[in-house]
This record gives sequence, C-alpha cells and structure tokens, in this order.
Amino acid sequence: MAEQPLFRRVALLGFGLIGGSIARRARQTGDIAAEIVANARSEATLARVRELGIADRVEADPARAVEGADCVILCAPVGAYAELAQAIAPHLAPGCIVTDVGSTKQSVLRDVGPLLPEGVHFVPAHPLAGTEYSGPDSGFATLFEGRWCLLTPPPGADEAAVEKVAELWRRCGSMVETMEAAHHDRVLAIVSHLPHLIAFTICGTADDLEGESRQQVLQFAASGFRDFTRIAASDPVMWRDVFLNNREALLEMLARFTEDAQAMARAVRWGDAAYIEDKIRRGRIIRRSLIELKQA
Ligand SMILES: NC(=O)c1ccc[n+]([C@@H]2O[C@H](COP(=O)([O-])OP(=O)(O)OC[C@H]3O[C@@H](n4cnc5c(N)ncnc54)[C@H](O)[C@@H]3O)[C@@H](O)[C@H]2O)c1
Ligand SMILES: O=C(O)C(=O)C[C@]1(C(=O)O)C=C[C@@H](O)C=C1
Repeated sequence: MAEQPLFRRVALLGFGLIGGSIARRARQTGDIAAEIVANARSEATLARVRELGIADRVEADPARAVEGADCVILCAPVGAYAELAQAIAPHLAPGCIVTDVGSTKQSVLRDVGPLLPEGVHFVPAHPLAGTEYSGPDSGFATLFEGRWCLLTPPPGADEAAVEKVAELWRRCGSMVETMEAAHHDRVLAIVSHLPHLIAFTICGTADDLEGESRQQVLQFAASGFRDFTRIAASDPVMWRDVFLNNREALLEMLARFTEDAQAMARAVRWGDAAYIEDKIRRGRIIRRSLIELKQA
C-alpha cells in the first residue's frame, strides 16, 4: 500500500530525462506527489508531455507552474537556474521546498539561493543517475533505483526540509548522502564531468582524422571506441552548462589527468613497460571496485 504522498503539488521546471523520470516514478508509486505540474521552455516539449499524460497539469509559464506548490524541482540545464529562480521567486508559497537535480552544486547555491524569499526552504540535490538521452520521452520510473542522490543543503537549512527531500529520493529508489557543495563539485569533476569532456574530445579527434585522411576511420571503430561514444552522445546544452558551472574543479582535474597522461606518454616513448602495465592494471582494479559497489 503506497504511503501518503510526500507532497501535495510538485512543480517540475524543465521536463526531460530527469524531470520526466521523477514524474513517471511519482505516477508509478503514488507516494511522492498528489499532483505533478510540468513546465518546460518549448511548446513542443509541453505538447509532448500532454500527449504522454505523465503530468497532471502542464504550464508554459514557470511562475504559474509553482503557484501553490509545496515542492519545486529545477530540472533544466544548470545555466538556466538563475533565470528560473528570478521568474518563480515572487510566486513561491511560504514553506515551499525548492530543490533541483543539477550536475553542479556550488553554482546552484550561487544562482538560486540568494533569489529565494524568506520562508522558502532551499535543498539542492543531485541524482547520480542518467543516460545519454534527453527530452520528455527519455525518462523512466526506475532510473534512480540503486543510485546515489547527493544533497548539498546550505548552512542553516531547515532540517525537516532536508529530510523531506531525502525521503523524496529514497522513494525514487535512491540511496541519499549529504555533502558540502565544493566537495560534490570536485568529486563529480573526476567521476562524471572529466570523463564526458574526454569522450566529447576524442570523438572530435577521430572525426578530424577522418576528414584529414579522407579515408574511413570511424567505420572501423571497435567496441572500445563505441563505449566512449555512448556518453559523448549526451545533450550539448546540458554539458555546456555543466562545464561552465564547474570550471575550477573541472580544470583542476583536467590538469591532473594531463600530467598523468604525459607520464604515460613518457613511459611509452622510453619503453617503461612496468610503469605502463601498472597504470593499466589500476583500470581493472577500479572497474572491479565499481562492480562490487553495484555502480557499474
Ligand atoms: N542527463 C543526465 O544524465 C543527468 C543526470 C543527473 C542530473 N542531470 C541534470 O538534470 C538537469 C536536466 O537534465 P536532463 O538530462 O533532464 O536534460 P533534458 O535536456 O532531457 O531536459 C531539460 C529540460 O529543460 C528544459 N529547458 C532547457 N532550457 C531551459 C530554460 N532555459 N528554461 C527552462 N527550461 C529549459 C528543456 O525544455 C527540457 O524540458 C540538468 O541540470 C542536468 O545537469 C542530468
Ligand atoms: O549514464 C550516463 O550517461 C551519465 O552520463 C549519467 C551521469 C554520469 O554518470 O556522468 C551524467 C551526469 C549526471 O550529473 C549524473 C550522471
């Protein structure tokens, strides 16, 4: 028997892979929201959400979407958050919980926190779950199951509001952890943002080679290269905003990676077989660790 819905009205601002997955989960379990209101920027997305019938109401105006909501979840690219926060702030009900799903957290505290009125609770969150797909058709109810969701509440955040957002994600099937936003951004820079930057870049390098050589290169891509291309197929706007909103941590991790890559290059040039083998072996160790953690 589903528990009572956690929230009366949840407004999802942005309705793509993540927003659509939350909406589908809420429909599936019945214990997250009594009513889901969907907002998106494009009329095409709004029309598709109506067709899919996975929201109780669809609103083009974010200000109208949040009226009377006791929970608002920002599910747009993080670069849109300041604009959205500006638009909704005057229309938020006292006691409303504003949260998000953004892949960066310091930028969310910077862009949203200062704009929210007194009496509104702010609990940033980040579900560590996703795919390379985007848009209202891409979400699914089980996306968050067995995955972590990281909460980065600002100092002095209302404990009851933090717990309610934690419960929302537990009801989505996630494990929940709380951490500092700066630590979140450094961790995600190495386990998510840099891997995507490398995948996007290597695809460009291979494409350039094909152009220069005027011969088939990509035709001969084996499964290894294809593995890179899965995440490289992710949404350009989302990842543009992630890179630009976690610049410092991403550039730090890229610098460290570049040093390590240079060391590997030097080992290849001078035939340091032991160094090369040791570095390669670490990859297998990491993979096994992720499998044991059920995160692979
Ligand atoms: N894709 C992933 O794997 C993943 C995983 C975890 C968190 N996230 C985060 O979730 C958020 C949404 O990502 P997604 O994968 O659902 O993206 P998506 O592209 O599938 O959906 C984004 C939605 O936001 C809307 N939107 C775009 N620009 C907007 C604007 N300026 N104002 C209002 N709405 C706008 C789009 O119409 C769409 O409905 C991002 O902040 C992303 O960092 C993504
Ligand atoms: O599985 C994927 O395709 C993802 O990229 C999901 C992924 C990631 O693992 O990097 C991407 C961005 C998010 O903020 C969280 C998760």
